[in-house]
Amino acid sequence: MKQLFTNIKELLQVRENTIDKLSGVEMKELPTIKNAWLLIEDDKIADYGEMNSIPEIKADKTIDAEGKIILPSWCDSHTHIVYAGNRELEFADRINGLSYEEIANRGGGILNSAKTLQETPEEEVYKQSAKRLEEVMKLGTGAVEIKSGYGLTEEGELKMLRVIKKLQQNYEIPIKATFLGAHAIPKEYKEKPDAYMDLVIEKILPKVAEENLAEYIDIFCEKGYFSVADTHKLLSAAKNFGLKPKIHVNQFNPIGGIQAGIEHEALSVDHLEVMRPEDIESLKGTTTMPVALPSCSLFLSIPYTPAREILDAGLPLALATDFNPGSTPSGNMNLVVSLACIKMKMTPEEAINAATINGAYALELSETHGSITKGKQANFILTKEIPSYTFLPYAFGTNSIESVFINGKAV
Ligand SMILES: N=CN[C@@H](CCC(=O)O)C(=O)O
Ligand SMILES: [Zn+2]
Repeated sequence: MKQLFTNIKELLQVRENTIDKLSGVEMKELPTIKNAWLLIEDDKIADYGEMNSIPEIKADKTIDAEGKIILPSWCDSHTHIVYAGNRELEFADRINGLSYEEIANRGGGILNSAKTLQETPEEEVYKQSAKRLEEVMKLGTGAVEIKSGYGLTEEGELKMLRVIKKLQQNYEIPIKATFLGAHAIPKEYKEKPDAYMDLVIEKILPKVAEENLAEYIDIFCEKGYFSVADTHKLLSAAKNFGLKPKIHVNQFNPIGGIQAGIEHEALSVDHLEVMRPEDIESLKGTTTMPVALPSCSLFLSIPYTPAREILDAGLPLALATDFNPGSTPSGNMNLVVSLACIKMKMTPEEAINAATINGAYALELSETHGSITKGKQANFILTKEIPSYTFLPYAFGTNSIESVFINGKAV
């Protein structure tokens, strides 16, 4: 099946060859073709070019995209989409003055979601999670990572990972699974946190690997959660099972999680709201992608990742949602791109690069996603009629998307 899009006002992120990631000043450039055509053959990008030199093409379907923009779909490399219930009551508590930390100390937060998850049947968790996945696909997300981390028992963690597996089987969007058993210390282990680490490392991790339920390992390396020593121990153990690190670091306190991640060749280090000069320095010359989650900063009223310092140091940066019930009940990558521009002072070009090519890197999908390149999967966004691509982040909160295609099919 051949689908031809004609008269495209501007085709964004056009790359002749696959590139794995963009860093520093490279992110300022967003290659585009104005007044373009795009040919999709089955599930792949077949060809593209300028309208004034369009060859004769026999397509099964021709779509006139006059006034509209086409860009690769968003690559959201950090989410917790699989969960049960919600935490609206804590939202009200926070409005009334309690901090995220105070809520967690009262047994709320991650432990609250873990209790709900444990009590909810797998089918129901699947149903609620599938609904969220469909919602983010309609918002332009064309590749996504999903973490466990609300199980916090062997049964609960495996339940979450099986739900992710079922989503992988039932949806065409690529989904990468991450094991986040070390997300919070369960109440019963409060006085003996090492015993919980032992459970995660010795019992749950081998099962996860044996059933092939995750590709990545994650840990919340943070004061009151898991230490740098825990991080080293877990990442070393996970390496033996072939799980690569993508870890939560520097959200509230810079305790050395970035350096631990780098030592274990982490694919990404995520959050980075609080960065010391040595944290930026240690990322230089590594293959680790820094990932910012600005909608989490918005929701929790915490600092935004210092994108300018990161980019001005010549480093790459990816953007993701962090969609979860506690710190970011939103999976809207369009809002993330807007916030990156408005609050983190990224240019629209930098933000679009961070949410497409660099997001694909943080998902290990650079070969197949993240740009308009011949042979890549036909995952892209067709906008409504808009004046320019800058309008996307500028008109924050506006839905500028007309349709989203995954593997060449409208979702
Ligand atoms: N910070 C750790 N984990 C999540 C929040 C989890 C929750 O509050 O439920 C995050 O990335 O923000
Ligand atoms: Zn997270």
